[in-house]
Amino acid sequence: MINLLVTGSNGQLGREIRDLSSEYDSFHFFFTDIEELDITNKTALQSYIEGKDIRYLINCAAYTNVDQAEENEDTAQLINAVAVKNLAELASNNNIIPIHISTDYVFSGENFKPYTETDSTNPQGSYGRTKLQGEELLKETTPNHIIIRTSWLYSPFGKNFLKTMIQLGKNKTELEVIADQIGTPTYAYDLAKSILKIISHIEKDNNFKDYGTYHFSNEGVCSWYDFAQEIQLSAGNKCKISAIESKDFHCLAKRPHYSVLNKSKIKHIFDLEIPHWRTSMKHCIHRMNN
Ligand SMILES: NC(=O)C1=CN([C@@H]2O[C@H](COP(=O)(O)OP(=O)(O)OC[C@H]3O[C@@H](n4cnc5c(N)ncnc54)[C@H](OP(=O)(O)O)[C@@H]3O)[C@@H](O)[C@H]2O)C=CC1
Ligand SMILES: Cc1cn([C@H]2C[C@H](O)[C@@H](COP(=O)(O)OP(=O)(O)O[C@H]3O[C@@H](C)C(=O)[C@@H](O)[C@H]3O)O2)c(=O)[nH]c1=O
Repeated sequence: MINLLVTGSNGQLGREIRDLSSEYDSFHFFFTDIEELDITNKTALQSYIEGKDIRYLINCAAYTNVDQAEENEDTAQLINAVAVKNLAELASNNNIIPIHISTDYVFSGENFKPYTETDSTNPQGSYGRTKLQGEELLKETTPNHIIIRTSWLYSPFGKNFLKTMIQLGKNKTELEVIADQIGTPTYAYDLAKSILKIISHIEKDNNFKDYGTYHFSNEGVCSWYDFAQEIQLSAGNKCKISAIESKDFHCLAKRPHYSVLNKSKIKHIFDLEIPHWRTSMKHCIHRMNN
């Protein structure tokens, strides 16, 4: 049996891993969220794992409110960076492989082609800055790690753009949505499946050496405006979507204009097949309706 600790498991990604866990007979999961295990508490982390022989730690815990992070950078930094250092030390001292999730918002958005793992980072806001610090602390603390940067995550759980759009679309006749931010939506279910496949791959390969940073999203490219339109269509809402520019939408945090991720590395190393974002979006809405 391989023991896995999942932190932040009441969030979008954690809930999807929970739902898939019964399909993995050889994995034993310890699902935790802040009430059971606060990742900012170093002592609690060490005592939680005592006697559990944890082999992998999937960190789904994060401070994910992008706008609020502008006003609460200290809290965002504590959860997205300082606590990641705690997890990295825990992993390093206990022979645990950490699988940590990061974001497309570590990039400036000035690229004109999909970002690779080696492209320079330059976050535009507090959330991206603290997530980048977390990546750096993990890298310098434990070499045997996997960092997966993903983008525009949604699921039937928690708070996300897809659920916001379905809700607003039911009650409004028109919505204005930004068309000059380009990226790729990621269905948390597809990411969760891939994470579990990556762990299975590492377990099978006695000589696994490909630790490091990877990019994952669904296939395809769109703007928030395109995504919103497809969501309304698939959800059967009649709401009209109008395209606006970022400068005309009031919010606290600056977001990248372009944050498409190049997924060649993760697909090649772990032999992953990734669905197109439209296919996955329909799967998610279907699940929500049933
Ligand atoms: N959401 C997105 O669009 C994207 C997310 N990501 C990254 O993917 C990962 C998963 O995101 P997602 O599932 O959306 O996140 P969510 O915000 O849905 O879930 C995060 C979970 O972590 C919990 N948490 C917060 N602080 C702590 C703590 N100190 N100790 C333990 N748990 C804590 C939260 O609890 P509570 O709700 O009580 O705060 C919540 O249950 C994160 O690393 C995120 O940065 C990357 C790209 C896009
Ligand atoms: C609700 C709404 C949002 N928008 C815009 C604002 C923003 O630029 C974009 C997305 O808004 P949201 O606030 O839902 O998403 P945001 O918080 O920017 O989502 C980000 O979350 C973090 C955690 C990540 O890591 C990123 O990958 C990304 O998914 O849509 C509109 O244009 N019209 C609207 O009615």
